[in-house]
Parts: sequence; structure tokens; C-alpha cells
Amino acid sequence: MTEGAEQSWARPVPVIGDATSARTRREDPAGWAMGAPVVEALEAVVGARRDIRRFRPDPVPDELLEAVLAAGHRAPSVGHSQPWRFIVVSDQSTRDRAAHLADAARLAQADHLTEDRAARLLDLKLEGLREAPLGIVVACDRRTPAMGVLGRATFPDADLWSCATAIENMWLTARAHGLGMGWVTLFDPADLADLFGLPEGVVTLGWLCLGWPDERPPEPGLQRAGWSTKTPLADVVLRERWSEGAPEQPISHLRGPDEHLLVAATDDADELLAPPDSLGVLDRVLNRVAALGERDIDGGTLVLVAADHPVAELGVSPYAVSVTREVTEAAVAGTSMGAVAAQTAGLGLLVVDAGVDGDEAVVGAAVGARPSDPRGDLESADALTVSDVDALLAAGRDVGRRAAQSGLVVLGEIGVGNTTVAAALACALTGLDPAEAVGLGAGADAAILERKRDVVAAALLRCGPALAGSESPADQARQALAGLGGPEIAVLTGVVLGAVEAGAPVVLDGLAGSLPGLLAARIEPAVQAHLVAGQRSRERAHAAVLRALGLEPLLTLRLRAGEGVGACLAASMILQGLRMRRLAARTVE
Ligand SMILES: Cc1cc2ncn([C@H]3O[C@H](COP(=O)(O)O)[C@@H](O)[C@H]3O)c2cc1C
Ligand SMILES: O=C(O)c1cccnc1
Repeated sequence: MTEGAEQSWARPVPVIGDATSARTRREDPAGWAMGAPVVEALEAVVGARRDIRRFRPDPVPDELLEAVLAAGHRAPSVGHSQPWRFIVVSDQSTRDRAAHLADAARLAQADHLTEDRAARLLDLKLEGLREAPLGIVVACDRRTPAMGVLGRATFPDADLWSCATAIENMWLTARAHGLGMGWVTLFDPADLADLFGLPEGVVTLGWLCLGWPDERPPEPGLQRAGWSTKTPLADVVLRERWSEGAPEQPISHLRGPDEHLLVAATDDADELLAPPDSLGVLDRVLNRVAALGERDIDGGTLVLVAADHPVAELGVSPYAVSVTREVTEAAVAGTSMGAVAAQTAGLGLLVVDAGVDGDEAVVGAAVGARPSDPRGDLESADALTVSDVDALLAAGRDVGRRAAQSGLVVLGEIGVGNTTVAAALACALTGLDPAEAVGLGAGADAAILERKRDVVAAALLRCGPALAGSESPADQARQALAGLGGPEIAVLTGVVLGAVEAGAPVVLDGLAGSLPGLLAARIEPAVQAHLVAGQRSRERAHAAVLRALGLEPLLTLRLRAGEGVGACLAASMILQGLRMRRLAARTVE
């Protein structure tokens, strides 16, 4: 070890300016607390905040107004967009006009209430627009397209909520200083926008009256006026799910790693003498793998599953069905591309015959799991019977549990015609359009592509109603496997389930070598936490399948190999990454 490495130093990351290290945080998770006096003060301010309606006319010192505005500007905002604009109003004529608008809005609202309720509304002192010497009109600048703001593409209104958090910050600050604030929304928003000349795309959240309060209410005014009562906390807090009418949770027998294991994995990575996330996407994969294993992983097994497909007779592959058997025999002999990829990556190999064409099973395959019933071509008949699907899943589970003993479980498939099967499954599971789903496979030309598209569209038309009527995602996965098939895909789905049950990480391959991950996750949602996308291949539907899984691929090499070749390349890199983590220097304190 060099002299430098022996030096004592705490790693000043992961956040710039954060002097704590993974160890400090592990040893004292509550060490960020600000102490009892701060907590008590905060509780006092939150508890004493009131919506103030009556104000004294005395002026508000500039520095207090500044403090209130600054607190608003420190609020959290979606994608750090800071969309709020605060229009400070002191001009009396503007306040008078706003008050007039509010008076009119109040009468308009009373028209919609029962007589008694309307009378009580008119009795209420609802705003202090005329009396409060200041108004802060909060506007939200929505002119940036939602897609461009982190977090708004999915929740486009999050900019408005950000402005609401700014309002709460200002409110609490005002209260702590003894100032009163009242939030008035008794306006037609368009009238308020006109009053201030707001441009198109800028909207208001209302008017905040600010001044010294001419009331010091111990509880909310509307509660005192008998308008409403405070709901008990227990009525607004729900545990785990909405209590009524929530759909039954699918029964899950598996679990992802718990929070202790996940954090232990990132703690370990944080202690490396390297910038955080130095290995990028690989680091995330290594964290995921590390969180799964109490024992160190230094190897794995390629599970290579082969089957033929009646659909290949419909002209969807340029290759003869006999090629599947040839490649599988070469795999058994250790010379196929997949077998060699496994060997050179330091992985073991299990070859499974899941229905390679012909009466005889492939000699030398470690496992035979051939469907027993007649099989269909997808277009005119189901690929598999449901009982065969269940048998293939069960056989796969056994193989998966067995493979898990060696470390990584790496998926590979062989099956002439299976990119058509896989495209159909991808459409059924992700809603992808057949025209967008079919790819070149082992080398299609335009005519073959056209046939693939037709077959996939016809198969989906045939199976669509049954799939739409499935009782649960798990049931839909089994129905999809039966209708659209792929005995090798069914076995590999079982392999994923067995491997996950035994606690192993699973490395996915190309399209047909990734669908088992998605199918298994539909059967058991906890599966997802165990999956690693080894690669993204050239097959068009592959990206959609990985997106549905929420997985970013380690490699994007435009592979067209199948056979687990890409997954082996990725596994090799994962094993190297794990070794690097074990051997690299750690920071010391
Ligand atoms: C010699 C050979 C070896 C292969 N190894 C994997 N595949 C890959 O191509 C096949 C799927 O493509 P398609 O749907 O177009 O038939 C599968 O066997 C897949 O693993 C191969 C294909 C060939 C020709
Ligand atoms: O993406 C794949 O998995 C793929 C592509 C072509 C041939 N075989 C498999």
C-alpha cells in the first residue's frame, strides 16, 4: 500500500459540500437532526399558522416582506424549475379592484348554495384585501413545456404544486414574525390575470393578504364559525393501500432485497477510493447484484434452452427448422457461439431441450423438458396447451434453482422462428403495434418481414380477447405463453422464477432472452429486482420489453446472435466489476 492510501481522509461525497462518509451515516442515521429546540419551534409555528382575514393597517417593514419572499423562493420545485413569480401589491386602487372582484365572486358562489349555507357564507369575513397593506399575488410561469422539466412530463401540474409549497413557506415565515397571511382564491382566475396583465401561459394561484393581524385565532376561523370541523389524523392516514374497493394484491411469494441489503450495497460502493458511480450503468448493476447476495458471486451458469416452432413453416425465418437441432447439438458439444461465449466468460453451461424438432430429444442435453401435446403455429392455433405451459414453467423452475447455486443465472435461447414468437409476445405484454414489433431476426428480407408482421397481427387478433379477459397479470402471462408460445421462453420464464427464488441475479439476453424476465415479473412482481438487462439487441421490440421492465441495458452492440451470447458478454463484465469492487482500495477514516 502506498503512503497516500494509508492517510486518513473522509470522502467528501456523494453530495458536494457534504462532509459525511458512508460510515458516518451508517453509524448515526439520525445525525442530521437539528435538535429539540428547533423541532419544538417548528412544531409551534406549524401548529399556530392561521388563515388571517382581519388586518391592522400598520405598514409591514421592508425587511420582513423580504424575509417572507425569500422563504417562498427557497421552496422545493419540480425539476428545480422555480416556476413561481411573486407580484407584490401595495397600491390601494389595485387592492380595491381585487376586493370588488372577490365581492362579486362571493355572491356568485352563494347562488349555488342552499339558502342557509349561502347566508352563512355571506356572514363570513372571507378576506382582508382592502385592509391588509400588502398583497402578494402568486403566479406560476407555465410557459416551459412540461416535457422539458424533470418530473413534469409525468405530473404536468407539479409546477403549480411547487408554487403551493412556496406559499406555505411564506405563510409559516409570516406567522413566526407575527405577521398575518390570508390566501384568497375567491376570484375568477381570468379576472385576476387581467388585473395584472399576466401573459398567456402564466396563471395565478390567488392573492395572499399580508399585514399585521387584527385577530389572533387559536384555531381555524371556519372551524370557529361552525362551517366545518378538523378531521382526526386517523381518518386521513391510510396504511399501505386505499382501504375500500382496492383491487386484491396479487399473492407474491418472492421478495426483492430489503432496505438493509440495498443500502449495505451502496455503502460498500461509497467506500471505494473512486468517484461515486464511477462505473456508470455497470455500478448500478453491481449494486443490484451485491444487494442480492450474502455470499460473493464469482461465476454463473448460462441456461441455454432450445425449441422449434411450427410457425417457422409459415416462412418467417430464412433458416430451415433443422438449424435449431444443429446449433443445440453444437451447444452440447461446447462449440456453438453461445457455449463458447459461456466458457470464455467463465460460466458453466446447462443445455435444455424444450422441444427441438424430431421424435428424439437432443442427445446430451442436461435437461429434457419437451411439451407433450400437439403444438400450433400461433396464426391458426395456440402454440401450447396451458398444461404444457405449466409443466415447462415447473421444469424451468428446477433448472433455475440449480443454476442459481453457481452465482449469476444467464439466459440464452435457440429456436428458428422464435423472433416471430417473441415479437407477438412483446405486443401482447406491452401493447406494442405489430408493425413496430417485428425485426430482422436471424436475417429477414422484406418479404419475410411482411409475413412476420402478418403472422403476429393474426396471432394477436386470435388471442386478444382471451388475453384481455385474463383474471390477473400472472394468468395473462400463462395465457400469452399458451396462445403465442415459445416452449423455450416458457422454460426460461420458469428458470427466472427458480433463480429468483434461490436468490440469484438473472442476466437477460436479446428479445427472446428478455421476455422471460417480463413474463416472470408478471407472475411474481418481486422478480424485477433480480434482473439485469445484459444487452439491447437489434430486434425492434427489445427496447419496448426492456422499457416495460424498467431496465437499462449494460451493452448496446446491435447484436443479432441470440444463444445468450450478449448475456455472456454482459455477465463477464459483471463478474469483472464485482472483482474490481473486491480488490480496489477503500477510503479510510
Ligand atoms: C446458425 C444460427 C445460429 C443461431 N443462434 C441463435 N440464433 C438466433 O436466431 C434464431 C431466431 O431468428 P429467426 O426468428 O429469424 O429464425 C434463434 O435460433 C436465435 O437464437 C441463430 C440463428 C441461426 C441461423
Ligand atoms: O435479439 C435477439 O435476441 C435475436 C436477434 C436475432 C436472432 N436471434 C435473436
